[in-house]
Amino acid sequence: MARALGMQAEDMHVLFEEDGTQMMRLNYYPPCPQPELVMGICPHSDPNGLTILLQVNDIEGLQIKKDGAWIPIPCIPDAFVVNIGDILEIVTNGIYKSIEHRAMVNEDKERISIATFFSPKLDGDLGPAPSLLTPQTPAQFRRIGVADYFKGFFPRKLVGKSYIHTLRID
Ligand SMILES: O=C(O)CCC(=O)C(=O)O
Ligand SMILES: [Fe+2]
Repeated sequence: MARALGMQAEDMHVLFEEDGTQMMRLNYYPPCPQPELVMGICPHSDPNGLTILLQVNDIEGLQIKKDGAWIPIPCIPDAFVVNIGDILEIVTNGIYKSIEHRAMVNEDKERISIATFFSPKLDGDLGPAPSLLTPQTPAQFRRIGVADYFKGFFPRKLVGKSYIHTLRID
């Protein structure tokens, strides 16, 4: 990814290579007789760098927002879904965009997904990669300590891409 963007590899290594953090979430969505009234997970972008997601039992439910419309992501057996999170949007200075997504529930079947989230180590800081910044492409996000970044995220409600907007330089 760093090579594709013309980024110095070091700017990516400091984020994920040593002592990065990995979190895992197991999502269980019970069946719901009125699925149109319920949201499994509200629209959000993941706050971390990269997400790898397994739709475990082949029940559809994940949707991504593309050009303002919700697009269902089909289940491909044993395939992972890889999502860009907010930290990669910040590090790539907005070149890669984190994806807004949500999960719906099924009328008569339970749904299970496992998400693994990769993030930088908590005692570092994050911001746009220095090697991507030029006078023509100035920083779009302010720098912040990784621990403070997550402290700011976790008390919030999941509302689309609202958190990353708080770090934007106008
Ligand atoms: O269940 C899914 O497909 C999505 C889960 C998700 O977005 C998350 O755990 O952050
Ligand atoms: Fe998510």
